[in-house]
Amino acid sequence: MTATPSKFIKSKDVAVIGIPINAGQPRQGVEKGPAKLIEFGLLNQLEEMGWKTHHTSNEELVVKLQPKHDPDVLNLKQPKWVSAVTKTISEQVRSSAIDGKFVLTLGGDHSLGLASVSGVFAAYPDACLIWVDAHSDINTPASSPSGNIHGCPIAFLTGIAEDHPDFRWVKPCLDAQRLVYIGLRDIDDGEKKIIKEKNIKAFSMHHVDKYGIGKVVDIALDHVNPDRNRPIHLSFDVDALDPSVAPSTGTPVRGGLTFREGHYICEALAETGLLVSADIVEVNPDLVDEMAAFQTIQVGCSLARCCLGESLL
Ligand SMILES: NC(=[NH2+])NCCC[C@H](N)C(=O)O
Ligand SMILES: [Mn+2]
Ligand SMILES: [Mn+2]
Repeated sequence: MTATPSKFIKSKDVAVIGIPINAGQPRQGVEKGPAKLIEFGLLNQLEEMGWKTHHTSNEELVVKLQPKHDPDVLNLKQPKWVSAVTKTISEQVRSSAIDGKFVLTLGGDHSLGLASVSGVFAAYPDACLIWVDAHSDINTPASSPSGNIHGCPIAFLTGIAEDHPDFRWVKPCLDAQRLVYIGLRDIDDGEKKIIKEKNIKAFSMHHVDKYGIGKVVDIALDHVNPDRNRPIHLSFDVDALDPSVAPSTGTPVRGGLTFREGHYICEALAETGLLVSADIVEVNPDLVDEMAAFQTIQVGCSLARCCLGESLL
């Protein structure tokens, strides 16, 4: 039996919250990610590690919350649907976290970071955020070249985004100095400007090559969590991994993290005893082919297990 990954988590109870949303980006299929991870056996795997699982699929909820009419507002696509889903589920995340459960959210596109991060920070205001991704997802409504909200959650969570009528519920809960990126390699010009201006700590793949993943995680933690006393939320976009490792994802970018580098991040964060929650997002089982989908789902499950303490001695 493995240890609990966090001194903030009293018992080995994990809330597994599916967020089957695709409205933050244009490709169908990503809404099937959570169900596929569960179908593959994720809950049983966690139970075998000694965790009591509390699963919410949210499948009916997400469908029910789709508005009849959802036109672009200030450049953003499907803002009402994304807003309604993330606002509602943010409350589920908050109450599970306050309950002392580890919160594992499964995606779904990365707009769901609005739900997970705002929910976790409502429960743990002094938390920090480790965002593992090929992308920085910090576009504002004005800077976004695509209008896809999965490229924007960090801008809302840090309060950098321009006022947007559908996202006024998102409190600027995240201090830019409590955020660190790992795995970046495809950043829009507007995002680069924001990252520079706000002095946000970012480790691109260049830094992973230069220092090695062990050192990168150490320096990242020294920055956001110098005294190793803050709760940690990990948001893991599977496109941070190389497409040869996680091919079934909507915005793959060459030159990503290896299988071990990705798992090392999860293991090292679990090892701190400070990890309270994690997202595994952007698993799209409809992309490429069946083998690719199987491989990506398998990786998603093993990343989740590592967050919950698998491979800690
Ligand atoms: N979560 C993701 N995969 N995000 C990709 C974002 C791509 C691009 N930067 C955009 O804003 O449209
Ligand atoms: Mn992302
Ligand atoms: Mn990404």
